[in-house]
Amino acid sequence: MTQDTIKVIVAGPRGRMGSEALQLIERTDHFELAAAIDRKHDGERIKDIEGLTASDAVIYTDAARCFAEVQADVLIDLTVPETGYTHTKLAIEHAVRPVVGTSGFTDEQLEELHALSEEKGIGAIIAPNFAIGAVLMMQFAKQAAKYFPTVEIIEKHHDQKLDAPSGTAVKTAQLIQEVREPAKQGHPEEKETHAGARGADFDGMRIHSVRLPGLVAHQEVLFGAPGEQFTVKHDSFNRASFMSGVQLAVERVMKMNVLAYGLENILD
Ligand SMILES: NC(=O)C1=CN([C@@H]2O[C@H](COP(=O)(O)OP(=O)(O)OC[C@H]3O[C@@H](n4cnc5c(N)ncnc54)[C@H](O)[C@@H]3O)[C@@H](O)[C@H]2O)C=CC1
Ligand SMILES: O=C(O)C1=N[C@H](C(=O)O)C[C@H](O)C1
Repeated sequence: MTQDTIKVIVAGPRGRMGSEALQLIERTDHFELAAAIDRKHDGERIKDIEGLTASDAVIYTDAARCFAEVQADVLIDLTVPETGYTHTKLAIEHAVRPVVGTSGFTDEQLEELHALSEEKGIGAIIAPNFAIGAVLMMQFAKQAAKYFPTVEIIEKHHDQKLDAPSGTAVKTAQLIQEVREPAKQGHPEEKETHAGARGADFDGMRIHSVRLPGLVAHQEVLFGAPGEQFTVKHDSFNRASFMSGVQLAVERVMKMNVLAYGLENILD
């Protein structure tokens, strides 16, 4: 049986993730690039930009105009937090289903987008991490936290990343929060002699963000108890690692009518 073609708009096509998403669309028979949203190159075609794919799709710098003029099923947004939020809202308002990888949305923004998608009956997926292994790492961390409530999260990324902590680290802490009572960790009287030494405080858990050239996306969740340590760890060595999750999200969002936050919500 042949699958219906899914027409996709990509926001951020020249980025590290956006260019990988263009390749995913090019090699997937039932995906078609409908348009792209970029900061530059208004009116040019994707195939005219060096290093991108051979698609004829037109680039828009005005997202509202893109959604008004282009007939599309799905938006893949891989940009920066404020822009990604605006694009997601616009997409839902135009009945285009967003698949969002952009990290750094606030809790208020997530709540607002959830309410909007519910009101319009338009499915959406916001996934802090599209790598299947990272989703498993987060789920195992949640499971472990039931038995090991003393937790430190260490996330490591390339030094071009804008947001800290990473979306994945925040989502991990939120999942752990579902099974762990808030509790301050470390010595009750500990003092930082250098600000930030103990990392970000999330319900008393600590999140540490490392930024170094050469890294892609890595996270360890360390659980400590007297006499033992349990660690859950995931590494993305390249951005192809995220693409099976992006493909799955584009396919699944077509059958959804409300926003899901986290890829775990659509995995079987
Ligand atoms: N959910 C996931 O699995 C993953 C999420 N990410 C997230 O995806 C986002 C993009 O990451 P990268 O590709 O590494 O960043 P990048 O910096 O390589 O790409 C971002 C792109 O957004 C574009 N952009 C910025 N403002 C724009 C605007 N107003 N309109 C249109 N395009 C605009 C930039 O020109 C750039 O090409 C980040 O938020 C990152 O945290 C990254 C990797 C995996
Ligand atoms: O910016 C990145 O690179 C990544 N961002 C996402 C995050 O903030 O968690 C996902 C992955 O870690 C790569």
